[in-house]
Amino acid sequence: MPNDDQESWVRVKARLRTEVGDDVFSSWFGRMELEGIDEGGVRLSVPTRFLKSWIQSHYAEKVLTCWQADRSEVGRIELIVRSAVLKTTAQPKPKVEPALAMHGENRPHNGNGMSRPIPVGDAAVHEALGGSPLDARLTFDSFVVGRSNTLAQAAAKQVAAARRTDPVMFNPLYIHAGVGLGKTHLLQAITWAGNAGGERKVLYLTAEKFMYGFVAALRAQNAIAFKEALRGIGVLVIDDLQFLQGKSTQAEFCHTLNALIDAGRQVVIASDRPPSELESLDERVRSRLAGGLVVEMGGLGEELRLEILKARVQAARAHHPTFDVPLPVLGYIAKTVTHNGRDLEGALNRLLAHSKLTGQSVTMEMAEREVKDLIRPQEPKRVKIEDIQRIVARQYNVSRSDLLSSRRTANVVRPRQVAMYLAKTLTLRSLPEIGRRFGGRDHTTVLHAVRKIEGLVGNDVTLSEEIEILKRQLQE
Ligand SMILES: Nc1ncnc2c1ncn2[C@@H]1O[C@H](COP(=O)(O)OP(=O)(O)OP(=O)(O)O)[C@@H](O)[C@H]1O
Repeated sequence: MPNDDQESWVRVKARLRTEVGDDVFSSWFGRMELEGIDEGGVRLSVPTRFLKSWIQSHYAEKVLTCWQADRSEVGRIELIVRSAVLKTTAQPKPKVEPALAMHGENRPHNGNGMSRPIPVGDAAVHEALGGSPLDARLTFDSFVVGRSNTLAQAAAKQVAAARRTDPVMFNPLYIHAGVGLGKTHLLQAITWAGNAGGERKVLYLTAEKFMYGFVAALRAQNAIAFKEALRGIGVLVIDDLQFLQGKSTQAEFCHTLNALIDAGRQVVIASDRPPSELESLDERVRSRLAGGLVVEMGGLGEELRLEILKARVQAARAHHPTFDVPLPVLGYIAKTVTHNGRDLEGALNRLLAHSKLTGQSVTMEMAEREVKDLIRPQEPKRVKIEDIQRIVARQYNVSRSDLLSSRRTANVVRPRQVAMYLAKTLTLRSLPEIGRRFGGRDHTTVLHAVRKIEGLVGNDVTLSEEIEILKRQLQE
């Protein structure tokens, strides 16, 4: 894709973020990608149908005007759902299905992963409880374990293997990680394995499906049946919790969570952030979520990326026996395509497509050409408010609880203001959220602190150096 287009996209996203605010932006537009621009039309993609219809009905005009502000010739926006399987940009979609299937066995896509029908009559409720579609490739067998995900995988396996009579060891199991680092893979693996065991009904729902299901059930005036049926399941697996929106849905989620946990049923949740950072959720829900086992999966290191690539080539050969990727090429991809598992998959899909379409063997030269645009600069590290508090406290020799306390002595006030300032400048958190995370302070207090430090750094060399050092520590 031309650089100009990418640059426009960066500006359009920034404009959208300013217009709708950080929270709305990250909920609805965070996973939107530019697919291409031609003849006055812009093609954008999102990962799910739900996102597509939500954006179309709520933000179509806004997206268009943001584009037009950057490029007046843009006359229309086309929004598509991108395929999770074959995500090649600017490539004709080759007929090489199934792309990179990871298993020789050809398990069908099962719409709900459950063997028995749900005993609820209403179609909306039934659909709501039908679970989100499962990808037959996302199993424990195909999940490669490395340093960053050992604990999450072990916990997931334990949950999947537990029998109905076993005591629930950690509830909920809450897995968080950045985009494309294997959360969905692990959650679907639990669902496949748990349902194969047959003892407990495992229901996998995206948060979007939960919202959609609940709203649909409400419309069908069958919310009670929905709740009852949902509470009747053994393991509830909810993916992408950060997308849970709306007060009534959250209240329902909270009830469901409490009901399931209190009844000794297992709940498994994945999100792109820890419970404490799910700002739109009620404090009680967040603490309930944090009360189980919270596991973070880190980035995929180079070694793990190489192992994933090897496993995928191996799996692809079940369907495409002549497909081979020399080890140095795999090493090159593992080294350069660092972003996430989805990009690794994309890289191999391109090589597969290319070699199938042209009949050529995969070479380093082909790989360099095909994966060029997947080599992205490393994203800056995501800074957490807890880390800011910890590092500032250490720097100024006070305790973290001092920073959160109501003490107003000078040795605590300045570090607290610095920490709030850093929270505002290094994270996307809103002023009220920062206030809440600093001992329940009002957003005007945070604003005052931010302005105070902003005013001082221009004149106070020592303070500005201290802040630079803190920033470096937090971002390295
Ligand atoms: N440890 C792993 N072993 C094998 N494949 C992996 C692993 N981690 C990630 N992947 C692959 O990377 C791709 C992206 O993973 P997945 O969809 O699970 O990410 P995610 O964390 O749910 O992302 P998102 O935040 O966008 O929902 C998938 O194809 C998945 O199979």
